[in-house]
Amino acid sequence: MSNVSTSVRLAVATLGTPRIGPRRELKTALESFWAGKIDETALLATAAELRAANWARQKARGISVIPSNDFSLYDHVLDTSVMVGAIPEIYGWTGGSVPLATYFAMARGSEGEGEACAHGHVHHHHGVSAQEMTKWFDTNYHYMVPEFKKGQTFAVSSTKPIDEYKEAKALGYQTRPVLLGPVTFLKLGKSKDASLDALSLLDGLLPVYIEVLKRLAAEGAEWVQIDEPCLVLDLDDAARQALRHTYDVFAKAVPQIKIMLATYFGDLGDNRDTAVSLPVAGLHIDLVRGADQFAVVVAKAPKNLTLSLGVIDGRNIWRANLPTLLNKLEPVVTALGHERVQIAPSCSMLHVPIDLDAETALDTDVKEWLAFSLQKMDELSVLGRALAGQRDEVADRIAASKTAAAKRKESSKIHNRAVTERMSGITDQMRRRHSPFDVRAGVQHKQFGLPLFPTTTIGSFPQTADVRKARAAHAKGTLKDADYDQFLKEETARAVRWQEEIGLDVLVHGEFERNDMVQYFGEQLSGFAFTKHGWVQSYGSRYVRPPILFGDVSRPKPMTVDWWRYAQSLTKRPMKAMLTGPVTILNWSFVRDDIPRSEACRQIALAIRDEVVDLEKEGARMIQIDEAALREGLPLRRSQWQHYLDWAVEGFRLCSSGVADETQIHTHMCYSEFNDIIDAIGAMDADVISIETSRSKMELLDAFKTYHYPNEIGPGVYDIHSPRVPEVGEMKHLLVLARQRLSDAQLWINPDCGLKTRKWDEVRPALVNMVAAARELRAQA
Ligand SMILES: Nc1nc2c(c(=O)[nH]1)N[C@@H](CNc1ccc(C(=O)N[C@@H](CCC(=O)N[C@@H](CCC(=O)N[C@@H](CCC(=O)O)C(=O)O)C(=O)O)C(=O)O)cc1)CN2
Ligand code: MET
Ligand SMILES: [Zn+2]
Repeated sequence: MSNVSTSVRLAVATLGTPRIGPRRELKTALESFWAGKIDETALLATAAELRAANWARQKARGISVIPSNDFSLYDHVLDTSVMVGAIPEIYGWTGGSVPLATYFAMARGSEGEGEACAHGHVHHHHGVSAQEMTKWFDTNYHYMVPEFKKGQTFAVSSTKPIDEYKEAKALGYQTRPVLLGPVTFLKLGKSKDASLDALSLLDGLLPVYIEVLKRLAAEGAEWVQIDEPCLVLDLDDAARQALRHTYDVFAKAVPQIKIMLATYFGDLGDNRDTAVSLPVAGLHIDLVRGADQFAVVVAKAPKNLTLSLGVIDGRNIWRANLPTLLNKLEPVVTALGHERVQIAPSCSMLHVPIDLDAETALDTDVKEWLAFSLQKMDELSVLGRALAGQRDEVADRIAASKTAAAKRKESSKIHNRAVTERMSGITDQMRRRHSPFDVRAGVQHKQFGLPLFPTTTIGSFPQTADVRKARAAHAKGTLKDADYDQFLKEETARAVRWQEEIGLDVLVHGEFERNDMVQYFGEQLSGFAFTKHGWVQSYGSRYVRPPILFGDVSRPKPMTVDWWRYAQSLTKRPMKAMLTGPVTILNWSFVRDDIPRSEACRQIALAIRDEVVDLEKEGARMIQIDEAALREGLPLRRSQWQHYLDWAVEGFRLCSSGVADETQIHTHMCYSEFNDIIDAIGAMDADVISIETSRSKMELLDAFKTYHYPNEIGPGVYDIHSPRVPEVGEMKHLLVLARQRLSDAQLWINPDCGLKTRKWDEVRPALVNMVAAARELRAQA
């Protein structure tokens, strides 16, 4: 074999890379642009530099199939809406190429100006609101939801895919442009008109794609990657028919383009026969989440279909075990032939941090077990070379990978006897509050003496530039512990005083000491590692550094008790303690792949339970345990829901049931569509749940009404994602809608979510108005 090694090549692809830049250059440029500090030319120049650097890094690391159009200034779904001209009228676009101002108005809304009226309420001339945002499949990435209307027409309105293809070509790269597939695009969209079936728009949309594909071909593109991740979802026949129709049409209209149809985030399952029979040149399958489909897809694939094998995990940060992969891949590559195989990550690497080498403070053992996007490119390239007959030349890399896997398996850093013992000592009683809700509610109401419609907030107040600067200085060592502590205390005290002044009933401390609701806990729990530069895009210019869960979890000492005690000492009103729940910590971290998620969740639940019990001991009578990601972590396939919900609800109950009836447990969830999981929400048995409902005009409460949900609820009365300040009347109107669905005794009044991403100038008038709305409502009740 060794003498053929120079002639045989195996294609190695990335499917997509992180856009944000190794030092968050894109965030800096975007936020400077929005603040008016740099102009459009400077923003676009930074974007072009980031793309060029991305292409260069891939080439240098041996990637042969390099994507273009995987970059986005904000979001690739928004880019697609703009490409096809699906731009709602409110954005004032009248055709032609879409200006950047319109693009960002769709992404972020455009602000109106506020003024106070005679009653002290703040009124705003309405700007336009942003498009709705929701999570991308089961990731922590969020996209702008396309909006369609009846009679929606489409036209090529942006040449971004063509421009970026040409840009790469000018730099010497023959790229494979990436497009979001038309069927997935339509399925992700929504319409105000509930009777509109998005797929009915397909025939109007396909000509736009055909034009883009033709222009790409004219510029010299040979392959185009079209992403149809909807192929891993539960699809009906109409959707499968739409896929067949789409790719039949493309095959006829642009036979000169080879399409690599990319599926990811799971197994094709019952869509497999559809997928393998589409008239495309290549099919990409996820062999991490859908490892079991390997043999059957290979067996079913027609002879002329190129298979892109997604074997390197694009969603997690573990280093691959290369010899194991090679043993699995070699016979298949031999059987199919080298020309018919490409090696790739399971999905775009958008979901992992960029460069492990930038992490100089990581535990060296743990670091050896990890691979970020650049290290994954190295792995892909080693696999490609080994499979092309050059195994000898990469023997040392393969051996190192095997050694790292073996060391990780045996490491004493992963296993903790005490945790194993506690896990086996969990009893049913530990997952149940002492008394049923009505008994608890009676005790709690007597104790708190709150008015009807109590007002509160979700936890965080603005993370201002000052707060982040102080934290950065503290991390650098230029701000001493005591000074940082003093600074945070002042911020907290000011927030508490202000909440009292404007008349909120239940206060929060503001979460100023936290960098992020998940990372903050990850940093304090054993079993987690955390990064300095491991940023991953969550939406637009907002990024997260997911903690890395590598070992058994325990809580060395209380995490939030000091802050709660301090905040409560400043006021006589109830101060909610604020924690992040086990399911959310799990879903927003990079998690171990050596134990089931359910087990990791239980470990975290025990650690949070300890914190809850400590807070109660200290005197906290209201404890909020956020489970923002519980609904979001729902598996993509309905058949897997119940199993997930069982352990997720168990995790919540386990962490929240160690307290007396007097202690009121709150929880919070955002972006939550509850109809399908209302039983699980009920089973969590939180005394109070706050949810995001403002944009749905309280329709999300229908589920609670139908279910006769007995516990208390704070439906969000204003959208915190927008800078717009809601008026008293708007919130009162939403509350009228809420009262049609819930009893007055159940209702709390709060915003949709935490206020950390807002400015104080937006938060102050909004909460003043919210309290006014509550008072007016009480006067009428
Ligand atoms: N993990 C997670 N997932 C979530 C959410 C969430 O809150 N957390 N919310 C939902 C929406 N997603 C969101 C994701 C991120 C942010 C967010 O605000 N991110 C911040 C970063 C938060 C953070 O980690 N901040 C750090 C680091 C701040 C920083 O950039 N510091 C500068 C220096 C600061 C300065 O000098 O100005 C630096 O390190 O260079 C801190 O406060 O300590 C951002 O991108 O701006 C908001 C919502 C869904 N998923
Ligand atoms: C994404 S949910 C956020 C909950 C958290 N307590 C906050 O107020 O920020
Ligand atoms: Zn929230």
